[in-house]
This record gives sequence, structure tokens and C-alpha cells, in this order.
Amino acid sequence: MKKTYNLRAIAAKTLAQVLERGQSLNTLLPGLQSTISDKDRALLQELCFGILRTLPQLESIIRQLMAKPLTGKQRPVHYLLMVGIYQLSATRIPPHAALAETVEGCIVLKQQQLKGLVNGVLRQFQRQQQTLEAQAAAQDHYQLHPSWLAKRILTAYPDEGSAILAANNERPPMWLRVNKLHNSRDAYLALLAEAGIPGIAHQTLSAAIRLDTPCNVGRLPGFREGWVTVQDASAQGCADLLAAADHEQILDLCAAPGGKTTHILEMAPAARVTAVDIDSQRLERIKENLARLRLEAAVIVGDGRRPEDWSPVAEYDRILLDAPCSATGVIRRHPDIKWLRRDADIAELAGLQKEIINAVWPYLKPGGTLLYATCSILPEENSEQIRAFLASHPDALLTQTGDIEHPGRQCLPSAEGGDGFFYAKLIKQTSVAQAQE
Ligand SMILES: C[S@@+](CC[C@H](N)C(=O)[O-])C[C@H]1O[C@@H](n2cnc3c(N)ncnc32)[C@H](O)[C@@H]1O
Repeated sequence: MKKTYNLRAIAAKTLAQVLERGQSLNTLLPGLQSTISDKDRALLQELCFGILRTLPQLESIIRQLMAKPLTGKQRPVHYLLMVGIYQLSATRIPPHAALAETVEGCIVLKQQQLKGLVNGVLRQFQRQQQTLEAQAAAQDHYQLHPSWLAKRILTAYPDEGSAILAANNERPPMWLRVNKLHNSRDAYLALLAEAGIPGIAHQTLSAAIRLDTPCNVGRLPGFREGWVTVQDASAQGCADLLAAADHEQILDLCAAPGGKTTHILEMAPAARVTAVDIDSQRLERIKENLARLRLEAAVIVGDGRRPEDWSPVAEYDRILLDAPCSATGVIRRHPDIKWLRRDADIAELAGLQKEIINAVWPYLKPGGTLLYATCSILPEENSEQIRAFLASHPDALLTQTGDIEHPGRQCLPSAEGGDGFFYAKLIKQTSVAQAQE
């Protein structure tokens, strides 16, 4: 069947939407992927992720190959050039095919007159490839981040900062969460081995498996039947720490797309879980995930800052607050975050997190547990947030996760481990006297 689309042009347009319109790959890719072949789906993802990981390197190469950057209506061709150079430099696509397809992309971008220019620039790149690549590779991990973000990371982590910046540019491992309502982890590891997909069990998380090599979910035994879910190891730590039990009232706040809602229910299938999120579209994803795993929860659209508007329950036994955050712990999975976030977002997000945790705290039963979590690595959203909360809430006791000096548990992204993540487990004291003990 003849293809009716040009994948390179799709990639160029997608990059333009991320970098010039501030849209995320998470929002853009699912819609696009339903219109292209399976093979091209993987390639589109590889092109967009790879280019956003190494954007400053590609920009510097283009600067050397062209006297003036393309602007205005011709700007999409700038991204097409990146797609061309990335293919020649970082993929195994035969150069003649990469070149021909990229040049053809000009037609779809309605810049037919630039076909010669694209062809010329890419051929010049081929001629100088070694030198240009060596120069680009001299940029260190710091330079592959916006400087405000690199500075924040290095200030917060004087010792580990460089390793974090390097980890952000790596390809992340693929972690699975075994649904133990169907199989033990050992049994599932055996099923994986039979299917030729080797993996290794996490040392402390009881349902987590890291695959030796990431694979398409369609290949995972029983994926459709809900035997397994793709979820990073650090994210799996949430339900373990929350430790929900059957018949308890649980609030999963900021729940979409439901990765943790379903984990809570796999561990305590008779818990009464209310999953709330402000984004009605993302809530649909919770419903799909619940259906695939054959689990049940009440799913409600609501603003975490105003629980009085939506809460069916006056007091919960446990609350998971997986707060909206900068997502600076998951850059290796979402490299567009580097270019979408702005320095000023951090204070704004910290303000939102504070409003939500303050608003929901009264909805926790005395003796109940609130787990505050983010996929951020920035102290403003994490330890500093919890320090301020503890100072203003004498009835809150920090447990299992750090101490008053260093509140919370901060995970950092690592090659064989989980993503950057933060948890703080708080217990509501039953009386002020207990709080003062
Ligand atoms: C980190 S994601 C949640 C991931 C989810 N807990 C999971 O495990 O799949 C943060 C969520 O917060 C939601 N959100 C942002 N602002 C909110 C608000 N004011 N009230 C409720 N939810 C909000 C976003 O729509 C987003 O789905």
C-alpha cells in the first residue's frame, strides 16, 4: 500500500508545535500515531524524542551549515533540517532514504521551493559529518539543558548535579508492575522469559520488573487482560507507602491517567477509591485503565483546591496527593519538558501545590495518612514545601520519609533505577496533645 503521508514532515511540524507553541509531546503524539503505520510510530517517537534530547547540538550544527536561519513561513523547514541531520547522525536509516524522504517533506510543508536548499544542506552535513559531530559532542550535559534549569539542579545537588544532568539525557529503562491479582511476580517473570522478553525483579518493590530492553506493550503477556501495567519504579513506590487496606475510604487526588489509582486497587481491591482530577480528558484515561484492569473506583472531575465542591466523603482514611509539578524528575522520559518549562513556573507550581495540600488536609481523618508525591527533583516543590506545611500544621506528623531537618524522601533518576521522584508521608495526629508529644 502506498503511503499517503510524509513522516519527516509530520515530525518537523510536531517539533514546531512543541518549540513554538508550547504543546507537549504527550498531547500531540497519540493523535498523530493513530494515523500512521506501526513501524512509523516508533520512528516518529524516536525522531521527536531524540531531537528534543539533543536540540542545542542540532541547532549548533545548523548554524554552521547555514548563513541565516529560516524564519516566518519557512520556519517548519528548519525543523525538517533537524529531522534530516538527526537521521543521518543517530539512526540506522540508510542515508539515501533519509535524504530523499526529508527533501520530499518540503512539499507537505508547502515549501517546495526549498527542496534544493534542504538537499544541499544535508549533503554538506554528510561531507563534514565527522567534524560537525565532534564539535557538537563537545557540548556537555549542562548545555543540553536550558541554563536556568541546569543551574537550579546544580544548586540543589552540588554533588549529584552533573550525574542528574547526564541521566536526563539517557534513554529510560522500561519498568512493569505485575498485577498480583492475576500472577505472582515470579510467575510473570517466567511468562516474560517464555515470550523472549527478559527482565529483572526490583529489590524492594514487590511488583516491579525492569525489562532488559524496552518493548511494545502488545508483546507483553496478558497486557490486554490487565496482568501488567507499564509504570516507573519510583511511581510504584507511592502505593506501597500509602499502604491502603480493603474497605478504607481512599482519595486519589490529581489521579489522571490513573497509574496509581489502579495500583492502589490491585493492592486493596475492596478499598473504596475516589479518583479526582481537574482535567476531564485525562480522566477518560483513568476509566480506560480501570476497565483494562477490571477494577472499580469513583472517578470525579474536580479542582483539588476546592474539595468542598466535589468530595463525596467528609473524611478519608488515606489521601494520595500526586501533585501537579515541574516533572523535572522525568525529563529522560519526556525530553520536551526541558524546553516547555520556564523558570517562573516553579514558584507558580509550588503555590498551587501548597493550595491543594492545605485545602485537602481537613478531609483526612484523625489518625489518617496523607502521602504527598511529585515527579520533581526541585526542593521548592518537595522538601521545602513539606517543611513549610509541617510548620503551619502542628497536627501533621512526618513518618517513614525523612525527618524534620530533611523532610521527605527524594529519589533521583538513575540508569538502572527509577525516575526522579519525591514522597512525604504525613499522619494526622488525633489530638493536639499527641501532636505536641
Ligand atoms: C503527576 S500528574 C498525576 C499522575 C497520576 N497520579 C498517575 O499516577 O497516573 C498530575 C495531575 O494533576 C492534575 N491537576 C493539575 N491541577 C489540578 C488541580 N488544581 N486539581 C486537581 N488536579 C489537578 C493534572 O491534570 C494531572 O493529571
